[in-house]
Amino acid sequence: MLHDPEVYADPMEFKPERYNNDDTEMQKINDLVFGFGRRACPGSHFAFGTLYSIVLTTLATCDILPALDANGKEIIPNVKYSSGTISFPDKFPLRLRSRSPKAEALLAEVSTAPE
Ligand code: HEM
Repeated sequence: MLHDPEVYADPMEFKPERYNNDDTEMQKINDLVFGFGRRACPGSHFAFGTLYSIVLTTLATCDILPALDANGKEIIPNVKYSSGTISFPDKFPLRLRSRSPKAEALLAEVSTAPE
């Protein structure tokens, strides 16, 4: 349904700005992607909250950079998407670099299991 241009404009384009100022686009995602009616996904709030935390933690603490080849040159990925019920980008290499010593300490803290 999210690939139907009548429901969702330019469905195959990566356009994060579509959510900038328009709550209706976000509402559409919530209404469609988790199903609706009696069988709607009961895990939607858990899934949404978890993804939100993961994405925000990553963006707040890390720079996401292209991987380097053997000569130290950046490998710019040629992004391709799989087709099917769930579509996602093909695997590509990347580098995550913490933004500061403080961010690095924070990441070490959250990635260490409590004793
Ligand atoms: C991004 C993550 C998720 C997506 C996109 C998603 C999407 C969906 C969709 C489309 C359905 C079918 C709704 C329908 O039949 O109309 C569904 C059902 C269901 N989901 Fe999820 N889901 C996600 C995560 C989760 C999580 C984390 C849980 C549990 C913790 C969960 C538990 C369920 C259950 C139990 C059903 C069956 C509901 C029923 O048939 O009564 N889902 N989900």
